[in-house]
Amino acid sequence: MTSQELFENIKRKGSFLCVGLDTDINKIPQFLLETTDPIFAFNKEIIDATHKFTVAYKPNMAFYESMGVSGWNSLEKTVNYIRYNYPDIFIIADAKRGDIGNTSNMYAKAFFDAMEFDAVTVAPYMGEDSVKPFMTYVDKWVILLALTSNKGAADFQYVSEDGEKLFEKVIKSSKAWGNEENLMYVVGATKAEKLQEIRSIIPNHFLLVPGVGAQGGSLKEVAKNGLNDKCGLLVNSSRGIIYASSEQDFAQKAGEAAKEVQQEMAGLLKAKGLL
Ligand SMILES: O=c1ccn([C@@H]2O[C@H](COP(=O)(O)O)[C@@H](O)[C@H]2O)c(=O)[nH]1
Repeated sequence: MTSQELFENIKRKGSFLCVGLDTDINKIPQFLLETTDPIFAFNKEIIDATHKFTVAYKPNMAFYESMGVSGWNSLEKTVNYIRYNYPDIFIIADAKRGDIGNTSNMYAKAFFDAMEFDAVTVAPYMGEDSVKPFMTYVDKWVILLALTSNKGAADFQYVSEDGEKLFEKVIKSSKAWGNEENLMYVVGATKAEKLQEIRSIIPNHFLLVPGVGAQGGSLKEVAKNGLNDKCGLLVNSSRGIIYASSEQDFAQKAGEAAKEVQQEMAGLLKAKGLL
């Protein structure tokens, strides 16, 4: 998917929401445990209830890998279900991969060939040759960790050398590795005050912004500091949407939670003149 196609979907749906499919067997409604594949059964209901309000889904690999082979099967079925039924939706593998070149090649194959993800999150720590293999695929995206939403982001990402913080160095160096059609960045919603500074370095790149909802980041602040003239944001919420209820009505409540976020987003897009 190109950035223009993503922007068209954002305008059509009045939404820059990414629903995080962080599906935890211990949190899904009990009655689903009687089905043959509870993780997929949950995801399918959530996807059917939220697809109108979202432009992206982001399964986090940890939740699937923790289940072993059955987790990978549920993940593959989920990705195929979205692809087949809602082909305009952008699918992100939140995997935070990156290794020496020939190993990154294999990670890229796993997410872009064996499974049909549109994007994969990658850690920048091992440098250019660990990231480049993910960029050899047409219409596929790397989403590089820049400034993460967690408290521990302060341990390294704010460390400063010659007046430049590590996350700034990561963005400034890596933007030359790709372009606005194959490279996005992760910036936590809990760090919304840094978005203006980040926009001064990368005005046009899309940003994946996790941390609203359960982590308490403000959508309004993210939009104020991060929206550009093609939106340029995918704001993720996982627990705040998929666990809106643990009862029979879980999918309906997830749909309502997604709709509430979408309506706020539509207002923010309108205020920016994008709708
Ligand atoms: O900086 C980061 C990078 C990734 N994440 C991931 O996003 C979701 C957030 O889930 P919520 O339930 O909405 O808090 C989750 O998969 C994280 O691993 C992040 O939070 N921060």
